This record gives sequence, structure tokens and C-alpha cells, in this order.
Amino acid sequence: MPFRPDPVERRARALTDLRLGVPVVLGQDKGALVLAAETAGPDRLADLRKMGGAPVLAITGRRATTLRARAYDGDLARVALPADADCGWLRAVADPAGDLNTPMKGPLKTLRDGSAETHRAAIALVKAARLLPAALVLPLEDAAGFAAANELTRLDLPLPPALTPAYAPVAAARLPMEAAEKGRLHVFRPGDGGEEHYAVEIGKPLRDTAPLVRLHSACFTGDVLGSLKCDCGPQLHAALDQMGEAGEGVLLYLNQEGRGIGLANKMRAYSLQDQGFDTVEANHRLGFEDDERDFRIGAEILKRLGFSRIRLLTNNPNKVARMNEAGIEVEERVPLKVGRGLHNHHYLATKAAKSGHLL
Ligand SMILES: Nc1nc2c(ncn2[C@@H]2O[C@H](COP(=O)(O)OP(=O)(O)OP(=O)(O)O)[C@@H](O)[C@H]2O)c(=O)[nH]1
Ligand SMILES: [Zn+2]
Repeated sequence: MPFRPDPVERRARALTDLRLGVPVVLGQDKGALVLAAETAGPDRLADLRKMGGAPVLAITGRRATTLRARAYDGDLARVALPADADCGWLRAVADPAGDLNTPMKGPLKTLRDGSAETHRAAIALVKAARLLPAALVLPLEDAAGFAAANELTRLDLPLPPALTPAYAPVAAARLPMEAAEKGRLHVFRPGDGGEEHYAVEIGKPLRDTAPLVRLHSACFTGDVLGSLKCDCGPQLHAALDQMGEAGEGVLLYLNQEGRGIGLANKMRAYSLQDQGFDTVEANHRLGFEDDERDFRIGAEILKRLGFSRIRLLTNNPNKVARMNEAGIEVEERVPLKVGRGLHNHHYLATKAAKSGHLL
């Protein structure tokens, strides 16, 4: 069938379905029906219950620790769905926002026997869809037949590793800016239906030199609203100013809001920070790693623009290591220390203590 979507396209569809609250099917013969805990609605939950079987809510090991549930699978726990559990229960188990007000969700019965591979794949998918990392999983005997009968998106197991897609330049135009009149904005689109990212080229750096480069991760609160909780806004503007003064440089604006967890999850993390957790603890309580960004994207876009050597503006040694690994040689790390104040002092100290940033 010539028009049949390939595995990468089916994965993109599956992510959209999960965000919509539509279930997806994993596996060919024996497989599973998967619904994201965050978007599961009462009708679909009722339909799922009508199918019988033993639905399970898969949560991360980190979330299980917070809920004092035994995570026999290590990085995840399979919580048996109680007979009276509704969508509110699903969300309360998935989302730590209400933990202080409603600490008791249990007792939670977690499974010990059997394989957790399908559940691990389900969590990886909801995470990739930037939803809370919790998924309802119902085993199916004939996964392919069920998907076809219900017009659901189906993915084969094991899921292929999430590769960095190719990035194609889609449009570029002159963009004079306050910081640099000779600016040009390039938009790059990935081949996997994911987020577009932008490259701001200042001047016309020669491709065989090592220009000043900043990999900036989107921060709506800092970049646009001038939030005092982080240093992103001042870093963005200082980087552009520095490139403007030098007459050339490249700023990549990567749409990896909240270190890759998305704005909704970042706001959940901020609520937890208001309850006393630091930036790393808040990510962990939500079930995410400290940093979920894929910096290979930045390297791909730099290569597309024709660069292989850079001078990187950053205080994050991890960014330098990831660039070198991805084939972009970082000739020099140029520190970028601006925007430090009363409100973000603790945030920056935590990044230095726990994530290896240089103060
Ligand atoms: N999850 C989460 N993300 C945050 C928080 N505060 C800021 N961010 C995000 O962190 C990212 C900022 O990272 P960057 O400034 O690009 O990079 P960095 O790792 O701090 O390293 P530098 O290059 O030294 O700035 C943005 O995507 C912000 O949205 C927070 O408390 N929680
Ligand atoms: Zn920020």
C-alpha cells in the first residue's frame, strides 16, 4: 500500500492520539491498549473497563517512590487499577500537584510478575507526547485485529529507539534586530512531525571558521515574560548582544521548553517548587529526569547550516560534551553569566550543585 504511513509517521500520530485522549495499540499479536493517564476521559475509561481483563496504571519508579508504592520493575511500577478508580484517581496518581493536600492515594497494589516491557514503551510514548509520565495499559490478545477494528493507531514492539530526525530548512528571511541589524531567521522542520526549531544567524559567519554559538532552550516565562525565577531572558539578550558586537554568530532557539518537559509540566514543577522542592527534585517528583533535552538537535541544525566547529556560549559543561559527541567540535566554551538576582539565586545554586553548571 503506497500511502501507508511508515513507523516514524505512525509514531507521530500515536503521540497526537495520546494527547487527544485517544488510545493507541502496541504490539502485533499479544499487545496492549494504551491511554495516557493525563488525558483519559470518563467515556474511554468506561469502554476500557467493559473489555474486562486487568488494566494497569504504569508510573515511573521515581513517582512510585513518592507514592510509597513498590516498584518491582525498577524504573517503573505497574499499579493494578482499583475497581472504583475514576479519571480523578488516575490524575491524582499521575500528578504530584495535589500530593500535599491529598497525600493518601493508596494503598497501591503493584505487580511483580510478568514482563514490564509494554508498560515501559507506554511510558516512553506519553513522555514523548509531553504528558505526565503515567499510562493506563490493558493487555490485548490480538492487538493488530483490535486496532484495525477500532481504527486506532498501532505501533510494533519493541519501539524503535527515538532517533534524532533529519531537519530540513523550510524558510529563511532577513530579520534586523535591536542587537544586530544584520540578522537572518531560519526555520527548521523535523521529519518526524515534532517541534520546529529556529536558527538566528547574525552577520555571515564563514562556514570554515568557529563562530560564537548559543544553544538557547525556549523559556516562555523567562524569554517573553521576564520571569525572575531563571536567567533565560537576560542570557538570550546578552547572547544576541555579544553576537551583534562581534558582527557574527548563530543563536539556535530550540523549542525544548522546561528542559524538554513542555510548559505545562514546567508549571507543574513550579507549583512543586512553591511547596519547597528545588528545580531537580520537582522534575523527579513529576517522573522526569533533571534534563530531558536532546542536544543532538542543535548539532544537526548546525551541520545543516554548514558548521562543524563552534565557540559555545554556555555555563553547562554537559552541552559542550553533547556537541562534541554529536560531531560539532567545541573549540572554546565562552561563559554567559548574566541575570543573576534574588529570586533565581537558589535555582542557579541547585543547577551548579546537582547538574554540573559552572557558577
Ligand atoms: N523543568 C524545568 N525547566 C526549567 C526551570 N527553569 C528553567 N527551565 C528551563 O531550562 C531551560 C534553560 O536552559 P538553558 O539556559 O538553555 O541551558 P542551561 O542548561 O541552563 O545552560 P546554559 O547554557 O549555561 O544557560 C529552558 O528550557 C527553561 O524553560 C525549572 O525550574 N524546571
Ligand atoms: Zn527560564
